Amino acid sequence: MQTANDPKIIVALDFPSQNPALELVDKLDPAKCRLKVGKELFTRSGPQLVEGLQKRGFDVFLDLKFHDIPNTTSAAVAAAADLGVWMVNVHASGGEKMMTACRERLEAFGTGRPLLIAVTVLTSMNADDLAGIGIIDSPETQVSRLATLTKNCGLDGVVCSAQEAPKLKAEQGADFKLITPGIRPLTADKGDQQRIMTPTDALKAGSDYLVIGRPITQANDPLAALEAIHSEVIEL
Ligand SMILES: O=c1ccn([C@@H]2O[C@H](COP(=O)(O)O)[C@@H](O)[C@H]2O)c(=O)[nH]1
Repeated sequence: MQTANDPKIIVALDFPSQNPALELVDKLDPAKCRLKVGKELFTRSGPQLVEGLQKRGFDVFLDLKFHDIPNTTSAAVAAAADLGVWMVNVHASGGEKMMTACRERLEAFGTGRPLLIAVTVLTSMNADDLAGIGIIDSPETQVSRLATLTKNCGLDGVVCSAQEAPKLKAEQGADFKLITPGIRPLTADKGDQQRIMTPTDALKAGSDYLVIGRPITQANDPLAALEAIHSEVIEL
């Protein structure tokens, strides 16, 4: 399922409908980036759009962050596997039984199965936000705890911020994949993201894949914004 050259940039297609999404996608090169379809676009345009992106040669990360009981969530990741996506995710806070059920369900798909990863602590959250939901640990500690649980359940990696990447690589090993949103080139708006890092620093910190949305999709020239990031990180 991985393309040979393993592009590190995943463009988050956070568009309200498929037309503006495809307008951008049709200018992109699958050798330089992968694509992420999230809740808004999938709710509007669904599996057909995902199939259309894959027909254009792109690997698709289906970012629906499933969080439900084991039976429901494992059926949902199997549906994602049927769709042929490259990567799918669940929330690690769904717990051990839920993540294990998802991993076991995907085993039936053999080597062609999607990568299964788990969201730790959303990159929009800081320590105060965690305190607001009753977690008194720092984001870094909570991310480490959920990453250990995720690895013990046999998943392929986690969504975290690049700020936690050095600690997670040391704790979980090089093969455990770190997918990092909250990527912001120096001149980009932070928006609602709290735990951010530049593309270059994120890769140096140990991120395996950079999820980048608004710094590309909301740029005056999205293609130029992507090219600038791509040429920055291709050197590493
Ligand atoms: O912790 C998380 C998990 C997922 N995301 C998603 O990544 C992109 C980031 O978009 P930007 O516009 O670059 O902020 C977006 O689709 C989120 O749903 C995340 O940001 N943090």
